[in-house]
Amino acid sequence: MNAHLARLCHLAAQPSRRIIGLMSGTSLDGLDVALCRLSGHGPGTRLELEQFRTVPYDEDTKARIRQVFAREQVSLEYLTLLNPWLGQLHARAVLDCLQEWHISPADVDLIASHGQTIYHAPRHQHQRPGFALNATLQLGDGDHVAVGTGIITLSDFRQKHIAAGGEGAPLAAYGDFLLLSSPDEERLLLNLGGIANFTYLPRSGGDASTAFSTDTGPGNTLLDATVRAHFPELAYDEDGRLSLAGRVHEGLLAALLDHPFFAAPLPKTTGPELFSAAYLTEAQRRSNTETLTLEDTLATLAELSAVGVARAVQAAFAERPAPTAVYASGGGAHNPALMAALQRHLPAARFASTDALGVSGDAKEAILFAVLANEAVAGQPVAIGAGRQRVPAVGMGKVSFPG
Ligand SMILES: Nc1ncnc2c1ncn2[C@@H]1O[C@H](COP(=O)(O)OP(=O)(O)OP(=O)(O)O)[C@@H](O)[C@H]1O
Ligand SMILES: CC(=O)N[C@H]1[C@@H]2OC[C@@H](O2)[C@@H](O)[C@@H]1O[C@H](C)C(=O)O
Repeated sequence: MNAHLARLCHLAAQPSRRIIGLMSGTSLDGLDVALCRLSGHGPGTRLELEQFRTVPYDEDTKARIRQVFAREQVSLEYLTLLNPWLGQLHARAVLDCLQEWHISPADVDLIASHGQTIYHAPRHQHQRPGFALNATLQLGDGDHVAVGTGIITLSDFRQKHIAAGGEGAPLAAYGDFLLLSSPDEERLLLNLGGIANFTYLPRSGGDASTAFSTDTGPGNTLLDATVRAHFPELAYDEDGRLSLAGRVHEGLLAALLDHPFFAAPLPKTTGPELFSAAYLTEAQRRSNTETLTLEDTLATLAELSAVGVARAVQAAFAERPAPTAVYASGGGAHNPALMAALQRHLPAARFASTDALGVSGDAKEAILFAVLANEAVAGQPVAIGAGRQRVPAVGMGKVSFPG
C-alpha cells in the first residue's frame, strides 16, 4: 500500500488527530491558521485549540488577489499562476507558524486548507442561461500545500457540497453543530465576516437535520471598501469610530435594501460579486446620496448589514420566536457600530461572543475546516441541515499526499 495512504488509514483509526485548519476569507486580511487537536468524530467531537495566528497578507499579496477577486473578467494566465502561488504562500505560512510554535511538521497529522475564494456564483446570482448550477472557486492548490509542508492536506471542501445539491456555502453549520450545540438552549451563531451569516442550532441531541446556516448579506465588505476608497492606508473603520459619528440615511438604506437577495428564500449564499462598489454606487445614484458624508454612508452601511441579518432571522423564525442566545464571531463582532445596530434590530437577542463558549470567534472559521477534515477521514457523513438545505450527508475535501 502507498505509505501516505497507510498513514491516512492509521490516522483515521486514532482516537484523536492534530489538524491545522486554514482559512482566508473575503476581507483579504490574511490567512487564519488554527492548530487543533480533534478527538473523536461526529457528535462526539472534542476540540482543543492549541495555537492560533492570523498571518497577515502583505500589500503585494492583497494586490495580486484583487486582480481576480470577485471580477467577472480576468486574465486566465494570471488566474492560472495565482493558484499554485497561493498554495506555496499558504505552505510557507504554515511552516512559519510551526517554527514559531516550536512544532515539527512531522508532529502534525493533517492540513485542512480552504483556499482563497476568488469567485462565488450561486445560481440565483449568476443566472447564466445554459448553466443551471451553483459554482464557487477557491485558489491555493492543495498539492502545493502538501508538498510544501510535507503534511497530508485536504482542500477544496466546497465542491462536494455543490455536487450534492448545495451552494457550496455556508458550511459553518457542520462545525457549529458538532462543537457548539448545547442541551440547554437553542442558539444562533452569527458570523460577521466580509459577508454575514448565521447558523441555527437546535438543542444538542435534537434533530441534526434542522440545523442550518445561511448568508444574510454584507457584513464588513461594503464598510471596508468605502473606508479604503477614502483612506487607502486604512483596512477598516477601527472600532466603528467613523460609523458611530454618522447618521443612518433612510433613503440610501431603502435603495440598498431594494435588491431581490434580501427577499430570497433561505438558505442562500452571496459574496462581494454582488455586494460590490458598483452595487453601492447604483444605490447612491437612485437615492441621490452621492455627496453624503463618509460618516453617514458608513452608518447606513452598518445598518444595512444589521437589517440583512435581522430580516434573515425573521424569515427563518416566521412561525415561532427566534432563539435569543446569539453568539457572534468574525471581525465585525469587534465593530461596536455594527453590534449596536444589530441589537436595535434584534431587541430580544442576548449577544455574546463565541469566546464565551470556549471557541475563539476569530479562529472559528479556520477550526471549521479542521473539523470538516476530521469528519472526512474519521467520521461518517452527518446530515446536518438536510431538512432546510436538502443536502444529503457527504464528507468534504480532496486529499493531497506530500509525495
Ligand atoms: N476593531 C475593529 N473595528 C471594526 N471592524 C473590525 C475590527 N476588527 C476587525 N474588524 C472587521 O473585520 C474584518 C475582518 O473580519 P474577518 O476576518 O472575520 O473576515 P473574513 O474571514 O475575511 O470574512 P468572511 O467570513 O466573509 O470570509 C475587517 O476587515 C474589519 O471590517
Ligand atoms: C464562498 C465563500 O467563501 N463563502 C464564505 C464567505 O465568508 C462568509 C460567508 O461568505 C460564508 O458563506 C463562507 O464562509 C464560511 C466559512 C462558511 O462556509 O461557513
